[in-house]
Amino acid sequence: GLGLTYKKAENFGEWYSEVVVNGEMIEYYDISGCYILRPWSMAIWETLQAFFDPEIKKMKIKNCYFPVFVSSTVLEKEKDHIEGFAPEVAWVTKSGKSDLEIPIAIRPTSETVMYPYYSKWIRGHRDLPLKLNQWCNVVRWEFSNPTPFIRSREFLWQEGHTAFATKEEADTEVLEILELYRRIYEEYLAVPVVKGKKSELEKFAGGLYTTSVEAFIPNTGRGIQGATSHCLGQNFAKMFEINYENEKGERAMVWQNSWAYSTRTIGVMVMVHGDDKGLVMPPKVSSVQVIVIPVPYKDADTQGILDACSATVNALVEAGIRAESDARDNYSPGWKYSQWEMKGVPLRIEIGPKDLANKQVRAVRRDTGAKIDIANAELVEEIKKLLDNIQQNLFDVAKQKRDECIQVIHTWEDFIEALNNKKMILAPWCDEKEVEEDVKARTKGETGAAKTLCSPFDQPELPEGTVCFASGKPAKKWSYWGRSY
Ligand SMILES: O=C1CCCN[C@@H]1CCCn1cnc2ccccc2c1=O
Repeated sequence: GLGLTYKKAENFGEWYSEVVVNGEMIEYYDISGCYILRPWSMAIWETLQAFFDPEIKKMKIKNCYFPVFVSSTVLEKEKDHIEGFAPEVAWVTKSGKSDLEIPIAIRPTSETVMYPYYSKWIRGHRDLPLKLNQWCNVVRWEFSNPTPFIRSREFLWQEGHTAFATKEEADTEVLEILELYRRIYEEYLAVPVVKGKKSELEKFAGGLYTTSVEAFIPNTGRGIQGATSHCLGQNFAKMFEINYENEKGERAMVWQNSWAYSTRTIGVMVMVHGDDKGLVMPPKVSSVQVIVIPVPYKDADTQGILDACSATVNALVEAGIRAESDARDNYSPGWKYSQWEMKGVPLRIEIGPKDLANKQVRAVRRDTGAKIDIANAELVEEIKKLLDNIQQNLFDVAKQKRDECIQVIHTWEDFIEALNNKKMILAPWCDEKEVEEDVKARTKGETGAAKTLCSPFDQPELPEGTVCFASGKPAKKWSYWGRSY
């Protein structure tokens, strides 16, 4: 029958796998680490794309499409940084029965695919800035525990790759894109995130610096990187000889950025808002915002009830609300309530004989379970208000829960205690790489080592003389630490 067998607070991993399947977002596939995205989750991806794509177009970024295959010569060009990732690269070695002379890699990311052509296309200062993005899939043959949306061997993302004449232009764009990522999480997925800078150890090794939006999953006490926006400096320009004649006639290298968000966004939303009845969808990203269900009573005017349902759906759809009716005659209303609660539809409208007689409908909120009677005359206005209220409430509740997980500490003992209490730890740090490596080593355990999540742009006061929680050296900055995905 319906209903989840696992509880979110008791078996989070099993609960999550069950809820994405029962909510009809995911179908498991016969290749480990690969998942089928069903319409219920694909619609979310499309809604986020419908927000992000016009926004980057306003920034004069153009979409393109590069091949999924990378030649090994080009892929291995990034010697230093690729070595860390090499085990994750998937290779095509045969076509039919015959071996390929040179194996071909499937893109795990597209720097090495795109940048030889950036070198070819960028000759003079008039060719700058070059700003391209592509919506595509990437493949990373990871071995650590695969999780739908969160860690899969193939995923969908957008990857932006831009080149500028000056560092200032690059720095500015890094933060403009990061703000779009914050909006994706906070305004669409109703998930609070922290904007910050990655440490030298956690940043993209091929770049100059990495900024990110960091989310937190209270149930597991783990941070999760929501999206990244890197400034690559001139590292890739040097590697791929992306230089040009500047306005003074000198040879100059370009300054580059790269930035991405992926289908991981959907998994974070499920983890944060889902409950023991199933998915809880923020109205802005739910393909069905209101489900209208007829509640006939014996043979009391069933046709009248069905007509009222259609009229209700039509009025809402005309007002731009994504409403549908569930008039299936082979399921009881109760069964339908459970099914649509499992899919996380924000609002349910019930119409029974009493509602018909009183010219009203009964709305039920998925987030709080509250029941609200609405006169037909006020229907559209009240439903719009309810949907806005649900969107805001989901964010407020998630932010309150996340804030309760934040713990400020100053000593190693307090750090360990907070870590064991599944906290998102804010600590003064000397910002030395070896110290972060040492913290990782000292906290290694079956539930994973602690690492820096980011150093928030919004820095609390750091009084003179404050020392690093891990090394005792003078603290240089506040940083969030925790276990992470
Ligand atoms: O984040 C982004 C934003 C979008 C463009 N790429 C950058 C950096 C990707 C880092 N990365 C991540 N996994 C990899 C896996 C295999 C080979 C290379 C890589 C690799 O370079």
